[in-house]
Amino acid sequence: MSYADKVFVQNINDILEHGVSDRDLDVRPHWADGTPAHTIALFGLVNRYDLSREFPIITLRRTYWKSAWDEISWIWQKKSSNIHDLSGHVWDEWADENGSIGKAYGYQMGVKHHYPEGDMDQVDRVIWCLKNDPGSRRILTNMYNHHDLSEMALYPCAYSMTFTVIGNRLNAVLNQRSQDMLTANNWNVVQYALIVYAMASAYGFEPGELIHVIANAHIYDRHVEIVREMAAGRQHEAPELWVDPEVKDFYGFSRDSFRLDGYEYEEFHHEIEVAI
Ligand SMILES: Nc1nc(=O)c2c([nH]1)NC[C@@H]1CN(c3ccc(C(=O)N[C@@H](CCC(=O)O)C(=O)O)cc3)CN21
Ligand SMILES: O=c1ccn([C@H]2C[C@H](O)[C@@H](COP(=O)(O)O)O2)c(=O)[nH]1
Repeated sequence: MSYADKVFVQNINDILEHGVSDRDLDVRPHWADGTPAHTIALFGLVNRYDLSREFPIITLRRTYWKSAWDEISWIWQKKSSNIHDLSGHVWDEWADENGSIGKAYGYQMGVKHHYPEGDMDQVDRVIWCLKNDPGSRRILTNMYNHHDLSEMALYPCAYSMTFTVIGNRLNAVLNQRSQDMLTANNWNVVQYALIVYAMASAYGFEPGELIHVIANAHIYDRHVEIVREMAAGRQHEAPELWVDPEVKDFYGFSRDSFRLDGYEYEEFHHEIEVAI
């Protein structure tokens, strides 16, 4: 059975059992009809996925991994913060009349910084280090730039990725301040796992572990019954991930550079309402 399912079920059960409701607080997020979107939240989930064993995708419902790749490609490859550069519609609610989500996500990844070796943005710097200084303990990205927060439509949630090569394994820690468990938990895990697989394949490493640290892991009130149902559902084996071995440059990966063989999942009959 898929390891990601086990982790997801354990996380959901933990939150439902030990989490705390914010019903007595004034909360920012709301539903499309204007009702406040309250949550049950738990502090400090730490999930460890060994990417050399299997691809961490859930089967309790379908994770739209190609759309998830498109979003992460928008941030890490296109370095755009305009929804006109994104094929899906998951960010439409947060964009202004020009399609911009402000100085968030992709914008931060595209800002260049000075180094002795020249000016580079955050992604280029990761690539430069993996190629030239893989033993470095300074390989990380960070989109949570306080200086620009006031100009972001939404503050970055999965905001930092630390890479570390040990032996020939490329490992990473994903730091996330806030996680909507139903909408985006596995979506985010799949995105950052694909980043590790892509970087590893392009620059000659074996995929190692992905550690996902979540400060505030929450289930929105209108999602509680849905996740309960999912957690009780049937689990399938994890599919096999294929990564195109010909791609030797991170920017050369597209959604077609990856294939999932044998992805089976439970039917899902709910419309997911996303709190705004
Ligand atoms: N409350 C909230 N939760 C989030 O997860 C979230 C935000 N807000 N705001 C910014 C982005 C937008 N995110 C989203 C929004 C919608 C889907 C979504 O509709 N997912 C569908 C499939 C979409 C597709 O096929 O492209 C799903 O079934 O998972 C996913 C991520 C993640 N982020
Ligand atoms: O990649 C993402 C982006 C967003 N989220 C969720 C986490 C929260 O439910 C909302 C953001 O609201 P805040 O009040 O700013 O925390 O979006 C996610 O899980 N993953």
